[in-house]
Amino acid sequence: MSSRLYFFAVCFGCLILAAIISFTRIYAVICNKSESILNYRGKSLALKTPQRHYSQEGGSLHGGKCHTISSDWVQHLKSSKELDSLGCKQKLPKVLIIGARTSGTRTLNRILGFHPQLATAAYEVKFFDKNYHRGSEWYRSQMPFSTPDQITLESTEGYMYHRNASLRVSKTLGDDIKVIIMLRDPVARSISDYLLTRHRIYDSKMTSAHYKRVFKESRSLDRLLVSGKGKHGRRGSTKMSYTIEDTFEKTVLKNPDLVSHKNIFIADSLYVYYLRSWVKKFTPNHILEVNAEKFARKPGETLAKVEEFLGVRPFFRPDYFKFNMNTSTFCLQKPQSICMPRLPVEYPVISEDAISKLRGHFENSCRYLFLLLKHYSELIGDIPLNYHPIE
Ligand SMILES: Nc1ncnc2c1ncn2[C@@H]1O[C@H](COP(=O)(O)OS(=O)(=O)O)[C@@H](OP(=O)(O)O)[C@H]1O
Repeated sequence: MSSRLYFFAVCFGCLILAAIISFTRIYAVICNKSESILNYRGKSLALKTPQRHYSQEGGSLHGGKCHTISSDWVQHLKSSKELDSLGCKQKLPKVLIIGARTSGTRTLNRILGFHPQLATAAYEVKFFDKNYHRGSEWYRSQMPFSTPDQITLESTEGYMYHRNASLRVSKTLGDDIKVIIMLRDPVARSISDYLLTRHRIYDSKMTSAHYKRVFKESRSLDRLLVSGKGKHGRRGSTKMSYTIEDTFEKTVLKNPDLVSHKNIFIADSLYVYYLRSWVKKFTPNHILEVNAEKFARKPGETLAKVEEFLGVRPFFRPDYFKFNMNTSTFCLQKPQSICMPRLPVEYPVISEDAISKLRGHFENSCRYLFLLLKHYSELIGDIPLNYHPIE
């Protein structure tokens, strides 16, 4: 009798144990804790590192975005019935990407458009530099439709350079706005900007003179710029040089020893002059500076940093990005396989001599930039001679 009782007691104990184990497993699956259980059992070190709990693919909290994105990056708005049921509306942005030019702002903006909690404008609206006179209702009408839980983001690389943009942003959007600045090695940026502009001149159907005029007009808005006498922040654009020669060296070096500091490709890399007004206007926790080279090499890490800054759930896992040998860039694999098109620009070899002259030219502005942004250390002293971010 007592052995029977003992047998039942053991069976009962086993049943309770099995129930506890399966409950824990179900809990683990539902709450995404399976990693922690494995770590606990194996006493893995991984338990000590913070876990990123990624949000579900696609859709917002309320289940869906207001548009879909096709492989050519075009946003297709859903039917008005769907828009109504999702509560889609056009809202003013709460996040701006303001520059710098040719630093990957277009790519970052488009990738962020896949985050379930973000809605990004499909093109540069240029409101705070070019279209301010049109008013904030016009600006709102240019914004993407978004669900109530989504944050709207707009990206225009010219904002950073405009002398009144920071003031206009705080007036229109309030001081709670979050600002993302992408900064690239200034020499690399100047070269890239020159090559893209030259390519567009050769590629466009416009005559060279016509294109140069369009190019000049697009850059010579009321910008902060460096004057010839070394006093910074003077108003106007008459002193800028928009010369584009057939080589980069001829364009930016007045003679073999002198950098043409008023040349637009050089001036647009003097970040510190333009960022002063932004740093004065917005507190550090409202400004995120993104290292463009790091973004090009490890987009997953940059996206994690941006998600944290914006306070949205982690979505872009490192394996969402895959290096593409044809474009020499990272393309998105998930939630959609899509790649940023690159202009077929050939990268000529730039003489080491010209590069080291430019490094010398940018050294001071990098140092001041460091003081301004405190932790912007990557560009100082150890800029690789190789200007291309991918190579
Ligand atoms: N993933 C990915 N896909 C495509 N391009 C990438 C990517 N990551 C970074 N980059 C770099 O972005 C540089 C162009 O920057 P922007 O898009 O801001 O400039 S622009 O709109 O073309 O003027 C462009 O600079 P260049 O390499 O000089 O052409 C790219 O290197």
